[in-house]
Amino acid sequence: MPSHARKPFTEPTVEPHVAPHVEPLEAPTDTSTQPRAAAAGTTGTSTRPRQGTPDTDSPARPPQGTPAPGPLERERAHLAASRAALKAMRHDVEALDISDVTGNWVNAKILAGEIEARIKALADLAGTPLFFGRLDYLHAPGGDLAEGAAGESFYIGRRHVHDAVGDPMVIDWRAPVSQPFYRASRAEPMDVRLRRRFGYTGGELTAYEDEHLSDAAEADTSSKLLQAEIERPRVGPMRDIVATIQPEQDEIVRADVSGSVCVQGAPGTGKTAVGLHRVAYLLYAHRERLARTGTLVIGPNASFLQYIEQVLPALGELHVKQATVDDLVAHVPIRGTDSAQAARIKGDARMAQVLRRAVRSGIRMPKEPVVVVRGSRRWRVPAYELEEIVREMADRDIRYGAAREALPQRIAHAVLVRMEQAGEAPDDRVQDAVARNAAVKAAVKECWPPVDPAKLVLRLLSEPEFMTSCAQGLLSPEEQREILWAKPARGLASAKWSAADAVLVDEAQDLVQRTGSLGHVVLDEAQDLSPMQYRAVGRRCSTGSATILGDLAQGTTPWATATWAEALSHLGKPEARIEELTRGFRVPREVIAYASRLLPSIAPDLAPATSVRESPGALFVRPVAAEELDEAVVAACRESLGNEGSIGLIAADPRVPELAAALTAAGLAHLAPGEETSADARLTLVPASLAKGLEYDYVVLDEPAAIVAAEPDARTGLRRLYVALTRAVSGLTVLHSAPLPAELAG
Ligand SMILES: Nc1ncnc2c1ncn2[C@@H]1O[C@H](COP(=O)(O)OP(=O)(O)OP(=O)(O)O)[C@@H](O)[C@H]1O
Repeated sequence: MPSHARKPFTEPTVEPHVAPHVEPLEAPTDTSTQPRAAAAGTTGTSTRPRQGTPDTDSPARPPQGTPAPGPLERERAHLAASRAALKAMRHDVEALDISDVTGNWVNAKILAGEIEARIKALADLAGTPLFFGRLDYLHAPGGDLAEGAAGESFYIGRRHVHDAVGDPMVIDWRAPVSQPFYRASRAEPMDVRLRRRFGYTGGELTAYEDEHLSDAAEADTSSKLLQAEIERPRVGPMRDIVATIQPEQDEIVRADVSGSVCVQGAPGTGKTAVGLHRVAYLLYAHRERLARTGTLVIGPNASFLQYIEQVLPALGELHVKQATVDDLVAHVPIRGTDSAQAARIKGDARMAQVLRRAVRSGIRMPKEPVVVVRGSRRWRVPAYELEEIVREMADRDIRYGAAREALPQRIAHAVLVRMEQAGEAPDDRVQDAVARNAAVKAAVKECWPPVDPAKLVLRLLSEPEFMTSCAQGLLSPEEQREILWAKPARGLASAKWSAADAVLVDEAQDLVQRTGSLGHVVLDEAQDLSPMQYRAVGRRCSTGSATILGDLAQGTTPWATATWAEALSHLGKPEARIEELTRGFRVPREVIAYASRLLPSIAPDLAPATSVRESPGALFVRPVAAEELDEAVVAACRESLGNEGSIGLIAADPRVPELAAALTAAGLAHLAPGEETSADARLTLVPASLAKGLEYDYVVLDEPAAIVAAEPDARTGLRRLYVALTRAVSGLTVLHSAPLPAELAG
């Protein structure tokens, strides 16, 4: 997934190979049904449109002497009317007088905050068109579908806008009535007579394109507006794709909230975009429920989250939390690192069993009776009866902490039974008092001691005997040795916790006390998670649903996901539907074809991506002499800088210092990933280990063999190379002095 490597440094512009203005495919003679708010009183019958003068940057003008405005003029009028309606909606909210309805200061504050948020949500953002499409239905949706029922038209945009009497001017893209905008086809027109797409230039409505879906005689044409939008350079932070969501993407975006969906998708197929739009859709469709339970987007690192953070607000959703898996499990400060082998074992699902044993290791069968003294009487519960209670608690599948809370009441109940047998009539208050009795508390502490999750994991990783007692039969002696800390920690404060240790603490925490579940979780770049990390995420959506996004071919951790079925079972969502996206939007044709040569070696079961990009992309593979490599790389960067947009120089991590020096010596300023690009600094030097998720207009790739060699094994090396090869939006230049990996030489 892209990260924020492509920060804004220039207004998004259309590259020279893309037509700067898109012409309407159809004649601007608009004989269609008029949208009711736009052209009240205008009626029209559907006829075949004539070929006409194109609407280009200069809008269609009515021929001299013709008083009626052209269709583009009418659409512009609707745009202006919608903007005015939005302004009026905002004014209405601004004019709200809350002095009468707020009884106290706190209520007034809350209400004022809500009003402020609403005013913000109703802002008319310059450069963000209020609508991007229009649907003319053959019949009124939901109404009588009999021939002759009146059709209706709807403008589709990012939010609802209504006029003074409540009639819709613009319909939210997420509303059911908008769905055919994304899904209707000539094969299945979904009662749509006309689908119109609008083109904007600098916020100005400058073009439109029509498809008469129910007209069998109309030829199929590919949408130029759609293509232009897809080809638009992806400069700056990630932007929404509401205007161009594709049918296969829409299926995932609008999938039911109750089911979980797992999306396997090649690089640039829009997994991140789909995941974010799905959150926005679910919030629209189930606003109250999800406002109560919460939604969360999980991404691989902070810079990725920064890159995507503007998409949901642009779609009107301001309250979606974003976090990395490390953020979720941040119970202890991370100060240490693990060897790959130790991290792999700590991330293995068997650790959940080890921890379960560890948490329960303190449970002891009572040896002594409990004697409760009340007034002049002593009540005695014998050890064998206490043992029965403890055993029953241990057998039940409830959290350790919940059982610990229930135990005093169970013991008190045994005391109360005796009281009743002796002719007393104790009530609930007596039971509570007995449960709080010191003798009962002492017995509970003895047989069901309190567990501090972090201290427990610390003990497990520090004490070989404790490790053995918990891991016997689960981890081999070598595996146990591998994960024990070389230097046992003396206390919580001095422990050198690693990222994998924090996940263990989270698991232990959940064994003690159930982790709260959110309504929906989107998990991006899932393929790199360990089974224990999947479990940590799964706990956070145990009663909700999840959208899992990833690409098995891009898994570069030692524990990378082998199959989605396995991952989903660790996540606790084995029933999730698995979908595959293969149409790539980022990487141009030639470049993705080149990168896909690696697929048989790194993920033989995956279908290669096909690019929907019209631009074939510029692909150069240049062999150079070893002593000239740095110089050639610098020259390729300089050459790429001749193009508009961002440049990423991706190299094996060990090559980075030398290349940094070469760039500096050549006077080429460069940034590190995560630093913001600007008009003066468009070049980023990217260590291959950090390339995942980044997106650059032009990529210069240094020495593929070195990228492969920098990884612990060939498959991980080739996967790292695959990630690096699939970051380019417009052009890729590969420079090598060593032979290319055989798989690539193809
Ligand atoms: N329907 C679409 N219309 C226009 N642009 C799209 C569409 N779908 C995806 N894109 C664009 O394609 C690029 C890649 O999308 P995204 O980052 O979501 O892909 P990804 O599958 O997550 O990629 P990777 O696996 O490489 O991280 C983005 O710039 C995104 O805006």
